[in-house]
Amino acid sequence: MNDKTLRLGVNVDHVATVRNARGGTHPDPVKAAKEAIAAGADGITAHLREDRRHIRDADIERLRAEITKPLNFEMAATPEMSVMALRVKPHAACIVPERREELTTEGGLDVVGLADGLSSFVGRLNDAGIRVSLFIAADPKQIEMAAKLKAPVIEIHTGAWCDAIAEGHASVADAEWRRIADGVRIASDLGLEVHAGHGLNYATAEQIATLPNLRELNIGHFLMGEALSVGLSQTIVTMRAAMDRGRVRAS
Ligand SMILES: CC(=O)[C@@H](O)[C@H](O)COP(=O)(O)O
Ligand SMILES: NCC(=O)COP(=O)(O)O
Repeated sequence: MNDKTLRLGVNVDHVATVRNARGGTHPDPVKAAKEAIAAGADGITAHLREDRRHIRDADIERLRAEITKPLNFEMAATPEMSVMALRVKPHAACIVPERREELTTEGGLDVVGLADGLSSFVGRLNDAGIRVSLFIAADPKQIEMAAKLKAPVIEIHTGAWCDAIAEGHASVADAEWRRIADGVRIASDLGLEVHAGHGLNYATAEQIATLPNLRELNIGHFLMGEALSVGLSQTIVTMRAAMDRGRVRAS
């Protein structure tokens, strides 16, 4: 891999959503993670929510023990999740905002407003050798604060852009796209490694892959939905091809 490589992180949360609908052990997010890796995923992402609506503690333990590619552990900035991260020691921890009543992660983490508490939180994870990422909006003030907090990585929340496209709001989508493109550039100039994710599909992944300073996309819900039609392996191969087309357009 060269330093311009765009990695694909596959989020397996919603395999666990289907499993939990009936209880039991099927389908298994760890099995899905292994299949995704065999098909070309560069890493696996899993979000242990406070309410354990999808991924559970045992899934994180098994992912850490059984997968052969880096685990990106998504977590809220709570004492409970800090203990879990420091015990399991994933390759990376992505700090995300969480509200129990939300359907999904609705916005970026307010690292400006939460800076005081986040400083020591990020420091403890950094000291443990875990690569910390902050899941934030593409807002210059948030990006600058992420750099001040000494997080080596940010992940830009792409949900508002993807929603605007899906809902046919072209002018909102254009404005969100410009915000993301500017945010990736600003963050990269500050020395941050830049990732992006939330709500991405084949078309939006291809477009965002044209931003040369992006290093990783984390994609879950769309992939698992597509997998119902064509299977997970084929879905990963098609997503990888979409990202590669974007990279070619960029060069
Ligand atoms: C933080 C994030 O973007 C992902 O974790 C994704 O949201 C999948 O989990 P949820 O759908 O539960 O938010
Ligand atoms: N951090 C974003 C992620 O892991 C996947 O989000 P989604 O594709 O499930 O919306």
